[in-house]
Amino acid sequence: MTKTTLKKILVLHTGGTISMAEDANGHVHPNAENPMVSATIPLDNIELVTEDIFNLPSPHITLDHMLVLKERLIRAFNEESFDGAVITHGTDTLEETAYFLDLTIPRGKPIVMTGAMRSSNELGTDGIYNLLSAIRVAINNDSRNRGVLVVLNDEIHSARYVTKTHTTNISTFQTPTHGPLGLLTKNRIIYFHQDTEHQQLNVESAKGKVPIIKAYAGMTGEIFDMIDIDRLDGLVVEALGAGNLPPQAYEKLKPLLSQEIPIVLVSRCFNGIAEPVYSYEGGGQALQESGIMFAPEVNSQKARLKLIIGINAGLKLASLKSFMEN
Ligand SMILES: NC(=O)C[C@H](N)C(=O)O
Repeated sequence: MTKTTLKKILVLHTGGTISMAEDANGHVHPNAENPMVSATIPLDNIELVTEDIFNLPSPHITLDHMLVLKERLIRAFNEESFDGAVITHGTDTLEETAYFLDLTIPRGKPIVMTGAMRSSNELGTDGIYNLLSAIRVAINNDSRNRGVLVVLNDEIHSARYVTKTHTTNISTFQTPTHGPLGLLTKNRIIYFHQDTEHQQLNVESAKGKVPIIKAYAGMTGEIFDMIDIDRLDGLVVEALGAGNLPPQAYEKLKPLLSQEIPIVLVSRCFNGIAEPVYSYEGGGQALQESGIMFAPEVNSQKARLKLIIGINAGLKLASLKSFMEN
């Protein structure tokens, strides 16, 4: 008979729809008592330690909350011998917290994030099922060294690529271009892909003014004139296609580049990888040659977090560029 060892898992509740309930008017809001705390999890050989670290809708989550989560997880693994951690979180900004933790905590023990699209007392609520799935993934030995994982609706996604794609559907979390890392079946956890390693930086702060600006047809770039360059720490531009800008918008970025403000480019396309392809005016080749950094496989909200982490780690332009481009 094989002996199964007891796994000690830390469950951190942060709020979101998974912790909310619907009232008689159909309005969904947070509760004083988090219904997930009393949820029955039908799994053997686990010791669950549950903490209500926050009780916030995820649009209220800031980078300071992410830093608190990071510190709590590092302590849990280094000093309290936890074998893994599960975080419940609102879905609106779940991908950002997941990526922040992925970039700041060294890989090793599983960290799994989950949430719900239907609150705790709604018909067809997905909260407890997703929590159970996340715990199953966290206790699975194959989940080690994969970075932060996002588990909802029987799918396992990597923090770097996953994104919320639908306002209400329970299959909202998708990984464009690559597809999920793995799946949960009734009895198994199956991984199909291995996410590639990337550099982690254990920052103590996450400060900085880094807006995101989206490109569009006919963009003249006047928006860049409205930015107070002296207060700006960096900029993320959601460019067109493979990574191109209308010529007038590109012109307006030149003064920022000459002041050594880091500018990071991502594509506004849902699928694919941003790279310098075109040599016409405003094309990706010219943008890269002028010093704009390409963040090839992340969306703008994740590129922004990565840039803030790089800046707070004290990276100067050349090392910031290699951090952002890998
Ligand atoms: N499904 C959800 O959790 C959405 C909610 N607005 C939140 O992110 O807190």
